[in-house]
Amino acid sequence: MIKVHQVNLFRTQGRSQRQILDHCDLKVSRGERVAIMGESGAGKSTLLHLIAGLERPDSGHIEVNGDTLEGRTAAQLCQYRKRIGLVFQQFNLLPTLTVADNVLFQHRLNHLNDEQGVIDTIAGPLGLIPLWELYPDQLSGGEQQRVAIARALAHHPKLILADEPTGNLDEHTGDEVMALFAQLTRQLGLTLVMVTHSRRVAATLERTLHLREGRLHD
Ligand SMILES: Nc1ncnc2c1ncn2[C@@H]1O[C@H](COP(=O)(O)OP(=O)(O)OP(=O)(O)O)[C@@H](O)[C@H]1O
Repeated sequence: MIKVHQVNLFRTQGRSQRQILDHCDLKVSRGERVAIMGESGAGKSTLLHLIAGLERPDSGHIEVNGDTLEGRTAAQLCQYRKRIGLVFQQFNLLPTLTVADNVLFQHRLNHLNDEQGVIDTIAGPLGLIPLWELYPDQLSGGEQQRVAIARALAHHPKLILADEPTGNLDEHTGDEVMALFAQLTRQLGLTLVMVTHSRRVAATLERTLHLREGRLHD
């Protein structure tokens, strides 16, 4: 499902250049759920951004579902991203839309027509039905995170890339929601790459990798 091969990425910080990813390799099979752990600043979010086609590596090869990402135009990458589910550190909910409209936004953009299915298989298990007509500013951080997760799943992507929010959630709430999310991806048979700081959440997935000095280690 995912092949990252010998990927290098450098970043300019002040006057110096830092190598964030150093001949980084990753293989994830279809239906497999993988946790990525590592110290703050190790490059975990950067790796997810590369797989999502939001950034390009300096060298190396990234392939998702048989398609290579290099050489694609911005428009092609945008099309590619419509087929995956992204949960990033900022929830980016649309403040003028209800929970229902936020969750179903991607689903409608993709011209899908199974809103009841989304409610039954995604919104229900994530506990969103009582919140369905509320607006994001009426929700707690954990509730907003659950809405962001439902939105990422609602267009039925086969691959989910998730970067655990670290900022505005307390650790317990963050872990609870991510554990629920991990469980839901298993029920739906999805491929998941999740950045997490929580060993407890990571232990619920099939494999944990550690990003250290630009490479992934078991
Ligand atoms: N736009 C940028 N310009 C320059 N350096 C950046 C930029 N974005 C991130 N970095 C640097 O790249 C490195 C990797 O960042 P990244 O966000 O991928 O780390 P992370 O492992 O996800 O960290 P955290 O766990 O704190 O979210 C860090 O040293 C960071 O300072």
